[in-house]
Amino acid sequence: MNSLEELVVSAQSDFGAAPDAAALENAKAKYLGKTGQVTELMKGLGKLASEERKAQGALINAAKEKIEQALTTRREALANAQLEARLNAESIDVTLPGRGASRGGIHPVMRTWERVEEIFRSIGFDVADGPEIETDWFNFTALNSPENHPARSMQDTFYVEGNDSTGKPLLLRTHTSPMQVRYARTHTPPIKVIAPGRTYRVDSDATHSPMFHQVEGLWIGENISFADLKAVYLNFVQAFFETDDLQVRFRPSYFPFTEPSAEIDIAFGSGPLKGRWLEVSGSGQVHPTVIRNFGLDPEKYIGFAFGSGLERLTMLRYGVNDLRLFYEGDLRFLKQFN
Ligand SMILES: Cc1ccc(OCc2nc(C(=O)N[C@H]3CCS(=O)(=O)C3)cs2)cc1
Repeated sequence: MNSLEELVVSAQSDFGAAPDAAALENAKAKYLGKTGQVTELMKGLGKLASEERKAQGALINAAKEKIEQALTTRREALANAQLEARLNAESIDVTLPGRGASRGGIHPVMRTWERVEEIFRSIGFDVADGPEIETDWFNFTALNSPENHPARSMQDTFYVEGNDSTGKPLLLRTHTSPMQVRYARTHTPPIKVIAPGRTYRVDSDATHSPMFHQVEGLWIGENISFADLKAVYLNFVQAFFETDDLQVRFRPSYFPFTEPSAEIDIAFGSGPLKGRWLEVSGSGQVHPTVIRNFGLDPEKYIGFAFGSGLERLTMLRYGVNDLRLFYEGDLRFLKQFN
C-alpha cells in the first residue's frame, strides 16, 4: 500500500473512532486543516516538475476526496446517532393509559348539610347563618341556661380572648341555637328556620370532635304543637334516609331551652342497623323564657325546636363508625363519597 493509500486508511480510521463532533473536527484538522497532512502534500507540489506535478496532484486530490467523503459519512453517522438518542430520550409512548386528572369532590358532611337544607327548604323552612364566635348571652343565657350550667365551664366550651360590648366573655358557639335566637329576634312569626353550621366543644374521641356540625330547626307560630314536631321530623328522616321503612320514637328528656323535651330515636326496618334504636336528635317545645328572649309573648306564640349532629346523620347514612375519618383528609376515605 503506498503512502497516499495509507493516509486515506489512517484518516478513515481516525474519523471512525471519533466519539463526537468535536473529536471529529480535531481529526479533520489533522488531515485537512492548515497544517494537515493532505494540505502539506499539496504545498509540496510546487517543488515538482510540471508533468510530475500534474500526475501527483491528481493522486493527492483523489486521496483528499476519499478523506472528505469519510469525513461526511462520519458526520452524518454522528448526527443520526445524536438524533436517535434524543428521540429515544424524549419519546412519549402514546399507547400508555392516561394518568387521569383527579377532580375535587364534596365532603360527605357537606353532602349531608346540603341535603338537609334541600329537604327543609322544600317544606318552607328558611336557612339561617350567623357568627361562630358568639357572646355567652346568645349561646347560653338567651337559651335559659343557668349561669352555673356545666356546659358553660371551660371543660366544655372554648372561650376566646376579649369580651363583647357589654364586657361579657366571647366563645366559640357550642351549638347553632344562637343563630336561631338571632333569626327569631329579627323576623315575625310564623318563624320556620333551620340553622346548620359549625359548632365547637371541648371533646375528642371516636364519636366526638372539637369542631363538628349541627343543624337545628325552629318552628314558632300561634299554635305549633308537639304533633307538628313529630310530623316534620318523621318527614325529614324518611326523606334523608330515602326510606319510610323506619320507626321514630320520642323519649322524654330534659334541656334548659325546651319543655317538654325529648330525645328522638330512629330504627331501620332493614339493613345492617335493622331494629336498633339510634339516637339522632334532641327536641322539644321551646321554653317560654326563650320565646320571651325572642321578644315575643309566650302566651301568644309557641313552637318546637330540634337539634341533630350532621356527622351523626352522615355516619348513619354511609355506615361510617369513626368520626375522626371525616377530618383526617385521607383521600382513600373521602373518594368513596364522590
Ligand atoms: C332558639 C332555640 C330554642 C331551642 C333549640 O333547641 C334545639 C335543640 N337541640 C337539642 C339537642 O339535643 N341537640 C343536640 C343533639 C345532638 S347535638 O348535635 O350534640 C345537639 C334539643 S332541643 C334551639 C334553638
